[in-house]
Amino acid sequence: MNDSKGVLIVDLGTQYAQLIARRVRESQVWCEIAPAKDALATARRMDLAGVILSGGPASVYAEGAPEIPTEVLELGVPVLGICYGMQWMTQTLGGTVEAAGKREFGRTSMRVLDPAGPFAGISGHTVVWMSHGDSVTAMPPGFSVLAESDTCPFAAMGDADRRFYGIQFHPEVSHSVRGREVIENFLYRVCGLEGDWSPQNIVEHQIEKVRAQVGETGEVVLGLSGGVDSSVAAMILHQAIGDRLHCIFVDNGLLRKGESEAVERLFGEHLHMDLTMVDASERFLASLAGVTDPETKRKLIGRDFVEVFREQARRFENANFLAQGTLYPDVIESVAAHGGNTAVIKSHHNVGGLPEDLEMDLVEPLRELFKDEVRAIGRTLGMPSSLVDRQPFPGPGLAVRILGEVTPAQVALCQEADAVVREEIEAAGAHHTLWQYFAVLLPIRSVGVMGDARTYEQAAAIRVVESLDAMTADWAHLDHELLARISNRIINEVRGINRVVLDISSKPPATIEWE
Ligand SMILES: Nc1ncnc2c1ncn2[C@@H]1O[C@H](COP(=O)(O)OP(=O)(O)OP(=O)(O)O)[C@@H](O)[C@H]1O
Ligand SMILES: O=c1[nH]c(=O)c2[nH+]cn([C@@H]3O[C@H](COP(=O)(O)O)[C@@H](O)[C@H]3O)c2[nH]1
Ligand SMILES: NC(=O)CC[C@H](N)C(=O)O
Ligand SMILES: [Mg+2]
Repeated sequence: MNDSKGVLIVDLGTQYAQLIARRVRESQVWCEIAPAKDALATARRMDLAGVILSGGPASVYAEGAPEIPTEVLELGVPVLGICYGMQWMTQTLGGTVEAAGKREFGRTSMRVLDPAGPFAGISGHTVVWMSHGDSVTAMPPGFSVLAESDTCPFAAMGDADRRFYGIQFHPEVSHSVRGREVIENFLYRVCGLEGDWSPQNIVEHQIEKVRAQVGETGEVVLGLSGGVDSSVAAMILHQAIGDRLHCIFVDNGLLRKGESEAVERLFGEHLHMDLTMVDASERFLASLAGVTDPETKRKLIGRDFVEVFREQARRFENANFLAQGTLYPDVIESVAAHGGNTAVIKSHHNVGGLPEDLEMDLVEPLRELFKDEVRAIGRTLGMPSSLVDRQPFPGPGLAVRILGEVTPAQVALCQEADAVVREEIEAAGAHHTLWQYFAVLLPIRSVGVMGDARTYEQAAAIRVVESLDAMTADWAHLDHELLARISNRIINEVRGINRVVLDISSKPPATIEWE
């Protein structure tokens, strides 16, 4: 088990549990997340230095509101309650919580009255982000007020003796200007943590977890795409179980131009482990014949991937495990497909697209992490920039960038247009600040004139975005000369496309991929 001191985050149904965890990790402190029912067991297993109670959609006084075992207040460690967490502490310790006359959502100016505990070094007015309809109307005995806002007399409160703190705002969102300091103060000053947790620790912790899950003799089949996530996952697994790891690269016929060769080369140079290249392009393209609905495409691709992995697993005696480079954002967007409460945006092939009867246990060492954290781990493991800084490429590949039916001819068109986008952007050195840059093939045709002859061909869209973690994204304002070169080259070189358009939509409300 992990022997680092850390904090427990109790998830009370918030959208932000992972964001809180991420802020804690950014402060170089180890943490685990548990739902209320598992909070005590997790706390007792950890070398616990503090507890953070998250926000949540329920009202503490309503029937069926999440109940936290009151023992978490008797563990002898500091407790920070955020929003619902604060309200629960208030009610449990003898204060009162009521539906407020005025609800508060979004930016709020808060006044720090007492720069104690989590507010050390913060005074006067500061902008915080609020999202609540209930408020504390009387603090429990022993607490004093630390901050107030116009509509919220107890925006923050604390009991320094017991080291209990409650805050009504959300320090984890970036709109809370000094939120990071509030979290760091809690971790460093109140809990007395050092901030010595690092990507190297994450690797060590995951290696132990993999060993515990897979056992002494289990073998693992890992889907390796050549992307950052699966490559980092492969390195962690290889360190954990050595040659009981079998990497499988699937050519699903939906890859970018030259991708198979590039992956084989990269792999040979940098990752020295067992790799099998499987050409399954006919199977995937046959499944997709006649299919135009985006979610159906994704589900078929998820199923075909798993069939290939299962077939490959049969080559080994003990391969009951399937490893993938799944990240936290993949999970959030597909989660309702797995019974969560949030909406399904799209079924990522590796999460929502998995068949129900998987017949293998999943090994996903990066499932709680965001991309930039995975990149940091990759660097720590000595991966070259050519691998770590690659733009993400989705497993369903060009199938979600070819609107309408996916045929070999459409794949070829999309590949050619995409290759031009990549070449020109990389030649201009513009890719360093971009999250993704690619071409989308549209199913519409329009009229053009080429060499005095009429053309009636398809259109391609250029999609170029900036993002930190793919949860939100802005379209990139590329240099017009660069755009002109891309457009000219696609129209001149790719026969079948006579028009190029630029996608100027942000996420939300659009998504990065078109399907
Ligand atoms: N062509 C493929 N062959 C085998 N496994 C794949 C393939 N494409 C995707 N996968 C599996 O699906 C997972 C999710 O794909 P995803 O594209 O999110 O990650 P990645 O390819 O590893 O990294 P990146 O985001 O940089 O592209 C991968 O980590 C990998 O396990
Ligand atoms: O491995 C993956 N399997 C998928 O099914 C999938 N769908 C989208 N993506 C990638 O996820 C990020 C967010 O994409 P969207 O804004 O289109 O939802 C972007 O980086 C997308 O490229 C996927 N990756
Ligand atoms: N974001 C929250 O934790 C909200 C808590 C509670 N439901 C309220 O509206 O006050
Ligand atoms: Mg990928």
